[in-house]
Amino acid sequence: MHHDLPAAFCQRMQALLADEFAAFYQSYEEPRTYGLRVNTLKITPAELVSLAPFALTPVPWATDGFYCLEEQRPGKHPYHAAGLYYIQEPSAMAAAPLLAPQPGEFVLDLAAAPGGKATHLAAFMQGQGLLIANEVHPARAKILSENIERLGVKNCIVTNETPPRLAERFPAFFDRILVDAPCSGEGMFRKDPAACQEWTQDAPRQCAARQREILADAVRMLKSGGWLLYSTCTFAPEENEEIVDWLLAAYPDLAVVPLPHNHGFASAVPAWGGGRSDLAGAVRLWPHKLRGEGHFLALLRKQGEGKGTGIRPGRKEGKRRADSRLKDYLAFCREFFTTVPEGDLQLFGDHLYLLPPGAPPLDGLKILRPGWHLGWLAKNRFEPSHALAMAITAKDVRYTADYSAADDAVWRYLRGEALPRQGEKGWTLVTVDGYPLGWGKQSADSLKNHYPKGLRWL
Ligand SMILES: C[S@@+](CC[C@H](N)C(=O)[O-])C[C@H]1O[C@@H](n2cnc3c(N)ncnc32)[C@H](O)[C@@H]1O
Repeated sequence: MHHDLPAAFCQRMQALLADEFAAFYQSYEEPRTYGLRVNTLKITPAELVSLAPFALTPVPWATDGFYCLEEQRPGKHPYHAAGLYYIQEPSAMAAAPLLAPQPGEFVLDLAAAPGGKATHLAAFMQGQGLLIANEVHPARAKILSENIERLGVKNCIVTNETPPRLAERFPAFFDRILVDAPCSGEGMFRKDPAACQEWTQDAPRQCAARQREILADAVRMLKSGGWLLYSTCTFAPEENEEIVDWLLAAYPDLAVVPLPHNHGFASAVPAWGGGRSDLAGAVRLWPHKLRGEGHFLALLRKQGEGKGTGIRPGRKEGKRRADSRLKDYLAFCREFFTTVPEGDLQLFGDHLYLLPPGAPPLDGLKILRPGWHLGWLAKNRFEPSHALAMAITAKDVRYTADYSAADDAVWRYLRGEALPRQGEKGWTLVTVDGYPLGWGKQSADSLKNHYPKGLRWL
């Protein structure tokens, strides 16, 4: 047996895969696959390919996905700080295109941290509609929120809640829900040796129990006519075919939507989940059949004519009261913006947000961001947030300081240094090859650094 893989895992996979096991096992001798996904909210794939100094090869199942070389360190490049792409395992890039959320819809990612798939869903939504990205673990929710911010997602509410508490608040509310479930992570063994060590023979059964609980809440939140995508990065049938079999038995109004078998996607195996033939509509991405670490994906649809019984859009009073406090923000816009962000402004304490249209009342829920964070009202002035810089373009502001990625000034900016520079006084958008990195504030002969302290490169 391969020296790193758990023996019980190999025995089970051998029993399941029979003749195919040798190829599966051999795949563990290969290096892991590594990829980045272009953030189409900011740049097109073609533009990134011509701009970035990385070797990029297309991922067949994601028009915005590319294989790249870890040693070229794309995660340590200023374009990463600019949110032009997200480092993502290639098979994980299959999820969002299969759920395919549309601009204007209400979409939930129930287990969203660190945000690879949520930011991909956001790209499909093109800034229109409502995305709720939820993560139950507080520290992971914070990372999720930072990634939502870096990628310039404006129409996303980031919550830190348990699925039951969300289900209570949002019955039959969402058009599409992604449940990228916590799983035994067998598809992570090549990527992350720790996943190998943490695995136990009981993990799949324990994970399956939790997956059923999470899915029960997800189904409650799905509109009739809505779509639910269930995914894992593990191979255990208990967490894959058996879960779908359980879903179909527990919720007769759910049906499998067959997924296409192109790009080397294999059919799920009905015999591994009780035998019903519609399980074959789910797909398995195997590391020995395509270039990816492995995934299971099942798309389900709730029958019905697509009418939500959910909470109607709209929220409580509060905007009018806030209006008189907005004068400093409006003055900031007049002075520094050419295009003023449009939408529903709302103050939470001193912090100003632009809420996604149709955003529901959120009182009582743990919220990391209720929408697009524009900034905060200090005494007699408005301070723009990093999230504001990350979701606008250079054209939207009067003053920009642009540097090329090769210029040392970019790296000094990202380390938090002030840059010697002359220009119009005030808030200045620092850009790398035209793409926003954050704020600076111009004084007589220097650009003061407003790159967030927590993000600075040490
Ligand atoms: C596979 S990861 C999600 C990865 C994410 N979708 C992405 O693409 O970046 C599963 C997440 O579920 C969270 N989780 C753990 N237990 C949970 C529970 N009971 N309910 C909801 N989420 C849970 C984990 O903290 C983890 O962040």
